[in-house]
Amino acid sequence: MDLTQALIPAPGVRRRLPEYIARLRTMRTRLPREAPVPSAHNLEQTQQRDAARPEAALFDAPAGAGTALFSLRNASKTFPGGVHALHGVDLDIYEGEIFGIIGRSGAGKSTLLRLLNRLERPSAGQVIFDGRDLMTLDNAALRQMRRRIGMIFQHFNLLSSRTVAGNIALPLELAGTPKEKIARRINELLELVGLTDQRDRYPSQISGGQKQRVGIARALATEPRVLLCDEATSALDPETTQSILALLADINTRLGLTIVLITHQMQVIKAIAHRVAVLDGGYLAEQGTVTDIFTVPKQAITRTLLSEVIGNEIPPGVRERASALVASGAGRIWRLAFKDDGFDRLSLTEISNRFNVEIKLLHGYIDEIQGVSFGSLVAAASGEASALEAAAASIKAHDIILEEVVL
Ligand SMILES: Nc1ncnc2c1ncn2[C@@H]1O[C@H](COP(=O)(O)OP(=O)(O)OP(=O)(O)O)[C@@H](O)[C@H]1O
Repeated sequence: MDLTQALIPAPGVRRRLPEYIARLRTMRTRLPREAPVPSAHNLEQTQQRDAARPEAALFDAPAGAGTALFSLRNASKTFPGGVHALHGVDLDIYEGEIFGIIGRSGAGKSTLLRLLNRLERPSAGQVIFDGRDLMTLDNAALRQMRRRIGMIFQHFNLLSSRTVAGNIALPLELAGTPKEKIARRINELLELVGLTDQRDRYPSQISGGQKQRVGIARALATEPRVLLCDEATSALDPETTQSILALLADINTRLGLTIVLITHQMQVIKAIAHRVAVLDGGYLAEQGTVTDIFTVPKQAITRTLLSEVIGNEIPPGVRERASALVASGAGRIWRLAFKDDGFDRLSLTEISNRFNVEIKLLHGYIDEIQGVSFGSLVAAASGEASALEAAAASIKAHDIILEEVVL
């Protein structure tokens, strides 16, 4: 693998690399440094201001914002003994999307997932599935509802005494499905998950990845409307993780199946989720489309989780240089966040020349999620205060989020 491939794995970004490099080379422009010290306003103020201006909203509405399959309304869970696992969570999961729930250990992910299939009851608030409050269902309705919700687990939970085909057959047998239909369905499912040649093996005779494929086939046997994935790839090596995620993405596309996955790995979210909710200490820290959350994370917990997959944090050395620059009165520090072709349409050289400001790049990354480019650049900008304001406004007009960074 060459260095470019190692550093910039996304093919779309690699393709456009020469163009980006040419662009970066032309960004540094030299102009007089007579800028007065700017009044730094912090990130929160910027966010509040942008939130108050709907025209500033850069990114898309939730994918598939149509029918909500699940809705949590002010849902809380307190366990006996007083552990508050979830606090007033509000979220909607739409039909046909892959919805990720991420958080550190103890954040409340499993509890939230268990509320969705009513393995746990909320202490307060509502959990609504397909328009019905789960707390109002009697046992028969609950059984029927659970048949429409498939689930896969970190440790697969297969029956060791049954073959691959026998494990897949189990939910169908429990549902009283006729034998011929079970046989037909097993064949379809084995083909779907790529295990046709493993049908008579026992769980002890197959790999972890193959076990999870059996788990997926079993979960899909009763043709559910949604698949809940409980840390489904956490016990797998990176390569097998990729193949299971690819299978889940394929199932989502081909069958239109809604998928809800909980994970502590941002790579999993990056690989397949359309939208994501970030949990922190039982609170919903933030939620949004994956590209929005990756491009403009609003909460510290999200930035920490993201640092696992992208160089979002400004390195200490860069931070020091930027602080010195601001302290000397030489400029402001901007973070430019963009997605799609937002950056392609911007020429910082042109902005620098037009407004008589100097813009120096300090730090940044450009990456790609599911075919959508996104990135963030930190730059030092200097010039007259009014010129900087005008330059910032012009950059924002290119569908780029510009925030002043307070160091
Ligand atoms: N049955 C229970 N009784 C009491 N406390 C519980 C119970 N289940 C979970 N908790 C507590 O609720 C909080 C959230 O737990 P939960 O398992 O939902 O977190 P999580 O984000 O899934 O963590 P992990 O990634 O480690 O599985 C934790 O403090 C946990 O100890």
